[in-house]
Amino acid sequence: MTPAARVQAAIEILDGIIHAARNQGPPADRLIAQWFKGHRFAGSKDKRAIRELVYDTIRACGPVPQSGRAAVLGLAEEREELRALFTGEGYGPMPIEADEPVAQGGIAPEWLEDRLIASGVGQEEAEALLSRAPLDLRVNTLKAQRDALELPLDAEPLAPPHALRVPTGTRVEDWDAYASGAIEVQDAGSQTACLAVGAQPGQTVIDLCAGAGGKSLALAAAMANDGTLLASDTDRRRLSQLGPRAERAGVTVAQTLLLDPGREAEALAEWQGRADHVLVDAPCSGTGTWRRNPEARWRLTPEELEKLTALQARLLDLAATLVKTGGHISYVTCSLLDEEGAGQIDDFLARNTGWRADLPELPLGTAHGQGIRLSPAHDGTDGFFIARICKP
Ligand SMILES: C[S@@+](CC[C@H](N)C(=O)[O-])C[C@H]1O[C@@H](n2cnc3c(N)ncnc32)[C@H](O)[C@@H]1O
Repeated sequence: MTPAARVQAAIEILDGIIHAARNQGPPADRLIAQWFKGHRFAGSKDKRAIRELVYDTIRACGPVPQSGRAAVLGLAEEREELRALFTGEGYGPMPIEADEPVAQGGIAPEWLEDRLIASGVGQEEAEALLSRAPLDLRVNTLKAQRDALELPLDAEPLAPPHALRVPTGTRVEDWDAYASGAIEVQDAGSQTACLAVGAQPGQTVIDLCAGAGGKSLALAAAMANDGTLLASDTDRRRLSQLGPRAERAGVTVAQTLLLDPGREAEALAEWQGRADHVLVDAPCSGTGTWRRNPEARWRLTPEELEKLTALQARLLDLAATLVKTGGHISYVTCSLLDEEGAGQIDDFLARNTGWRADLPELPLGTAHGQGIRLSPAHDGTDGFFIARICKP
């Protein structure tokens, strides 16, 4: 494909991504893959270039752009060489007309930028949210030790004790260490959130929003497969991934429980007052993961955020019923918005007298409210809020 044809391809794909963002359609990655499937003439170099251009464009546009063409023209404001490809030749985009719409730059839609600023996220932090994510691994201590692990390349040890960083794009899934379950792909921030739980062998631990079990596997390793670990979630598809993952990782301690949204307490009735630790890795806006899903900024609405914060408060209250006296809730969101993080903990402590914040020392992060904030600029991780609170 000519460079101009690649630009036209990116424009078409972006049209689909913009439409999907407005209508809760499929994620960008899936739409890109679909386009490649329908355009077999695109070679591997074309695909790489098109994908990169699509993501660079998404990152460059703060609010949802008017169209794919407007979005690329927005990026072209900074890249003169892109503008030069709008000639209409070589299957490229038509020449630029005077007064054509050009997408606006910035970090996010204005309302969301305002919320980030109100949450103490400065310009440097906000820009880092739109950088490229690294690839982090967790050494599974049920199978290996970080110092003794042999990998096909030199991985960088990070501050969390089992974390390693490898170049983005490394095909770790092809490694023996991956097949044998000695390593898992897990952001160093997620690993730090698991450390905050402080799970020990022999304890009863509930991972209330376990998803596909990324954190459950780390908790099982911290427990040395000894004790009781319940992984629950309302999403059947995600939760069903835990079984095969646990098998590969040699995790034998985890059991799963599918919850019915709105009726979680009924399913969890027999777990009331039993847990040493409940991890609430709450559903959230994901503002801390924009490095991986930059188009998520275009999908979030104030109404959706309000629904999420109400659900987070409800899940914290549910978790409180599951914890035994002296036990802990660890509350985690991959968001830098205070209404989903520090504000939730302040509100919980205000409505539950006697509970107190009790966060262990963590290898990364800075104090924020009654918890810890991790951020791409400060910690090189996804953005997280982590708090641990103790039941009187
Ligand atoms: C941040 S994700 C969890 C990620 C997971 N812990 C991991 O480490 O991979 C939040 C999860 O909350 C789940 N969820 C949403 N509503 C829920 C509810 N009412 N009760 C329990 N889980 C819920 C979602 O299905 C989603 O899997």
